[in-house]
Amino acid sequence: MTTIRLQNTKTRKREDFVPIDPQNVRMYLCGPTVYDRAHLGNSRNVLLFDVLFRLLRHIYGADHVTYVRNFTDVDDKINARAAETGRPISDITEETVGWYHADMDALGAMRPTHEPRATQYIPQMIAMIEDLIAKGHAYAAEGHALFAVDSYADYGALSGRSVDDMIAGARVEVAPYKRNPMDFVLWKPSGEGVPGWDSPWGYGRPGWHIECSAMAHDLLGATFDIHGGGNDLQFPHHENEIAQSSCACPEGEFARYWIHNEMLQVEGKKMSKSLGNFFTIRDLLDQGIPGEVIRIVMLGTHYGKPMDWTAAKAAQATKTLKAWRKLIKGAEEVGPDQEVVDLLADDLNTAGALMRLHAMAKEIAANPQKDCHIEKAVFLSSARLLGLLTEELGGWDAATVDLSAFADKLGALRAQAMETKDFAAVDAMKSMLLGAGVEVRMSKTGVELEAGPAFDATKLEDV
Ligand SMILES: Nc1ncnc2c1ncn2[C@@H]1O[C@H](COP(=O)(O)OP(=O)(O)OP(=O)(O)O)[C@@H](O)[C@H]1O
Ligand SMILES: [Zn+2]
Repeated sequence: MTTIRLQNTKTRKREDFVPIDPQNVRMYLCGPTVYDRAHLGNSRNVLLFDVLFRLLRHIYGADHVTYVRNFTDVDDKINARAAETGRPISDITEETVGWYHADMDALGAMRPTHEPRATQYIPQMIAMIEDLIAKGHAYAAEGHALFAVDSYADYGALSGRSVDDMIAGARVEVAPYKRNPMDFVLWKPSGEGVPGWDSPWGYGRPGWHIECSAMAHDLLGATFDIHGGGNDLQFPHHENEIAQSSCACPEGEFARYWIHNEMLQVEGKKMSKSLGNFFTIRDLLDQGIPGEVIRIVMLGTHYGKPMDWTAAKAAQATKTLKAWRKLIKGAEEVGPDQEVVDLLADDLNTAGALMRLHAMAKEIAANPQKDCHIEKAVFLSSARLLGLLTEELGGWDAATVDLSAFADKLGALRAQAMETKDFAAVDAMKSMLLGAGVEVRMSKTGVELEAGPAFDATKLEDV
């Protein structure tokens, strides 16, 4: 059996992955706060965990992996969006969950086993907070419940920082009801117009961190295998999750392996909603870029390295996938190439696995006279382990956009120009099409248009 090795943030070492229970490998990924469209950066760990999910299912069996990714549907950012727009909170969260599913489906990400919503786990959160208070790790003050950071000696171990360093680096909210400025909110009071639930500390709502601890505990138990998120969540979110869960369940270990992805950047800075330097997955899809192209670009850089999105990468990926899809016509799955499996098992080396796929494709293409039946089947199975060349993502290479109206129009303009000998309108339309990355072929028999690798539907002008 293949052994997976993972770079574990907790130990700062690359370790052999040994599941607690090979019959039920369990992992948790911090999901989105649902008030807006997901930006491209948000897809990075979704795609990484999707590949990990597929790899674990391949190694341990499809029914032996439990993957949980939550929706944070109670949060001050959601309340603010509702106040701005005058819309009910539930409309906003429902709509955003629908968008999220549509966008991640378009990238070929499998749905996790469970997608818990925070608002459905309020009783479990209240129970965990009560337990933390009973054990002396938390306290109630002025309608709040707070975690007492100095009650947990290992606080900061994940990021390897001292509490003093963390105070210096973080925007710690000083509040009169806190015993220590580092103490963080488990529960806070809700005023009018803000969602709330009755609790032993009054009418209120949970803090963000307790949500993940309560949902992970309920669905995965006191000890589970893998926990992930972006490295921007290491502190404070993951430190706080660890503190809460370890103190509430000292018999458990919470998560054994922690995986943190680096950021998708824009001009050297993290792409983020707060910085406003983002574009959404939907923006790219609406430009006519297929989800499969986005997926292969995102998997083209190891998750531990920062990366950029560029149009050149997308154009190259389009060419590659078109060629690969042609190559596998009629092929059926047999099982993946062991080298691809080994590369993915080596700390999810998706970039290396793609290189191997390129080499395999090259070899098949170099032997056009040979049938390559088995080679094609192995190639297809290997690509599918990365969620590529799947049926769900198929079909885009044939006709991403319907260019027939443009072809008809150009044909008509040309016929007219043949009579008038004025080709200005034909030239203008041709240069508009070329500018949008359309390949134009005009022959005696007609006009043929095809979206080229640099195709950009937004540059097409109406005719
Ligand atoms: N630029 C990015 N690259 C990779 N992952 C990211 C990026 N931005 C956010 N993430 C990850 O996406 C998930 C959801 O993050 P979140 O909703 O906080 O997005 P955000 O853009 O950082 O929002 P905000 O700026 O409002 O905090 C988290 O796992 C986070 O680590
Ligand atoms: Zn979380």
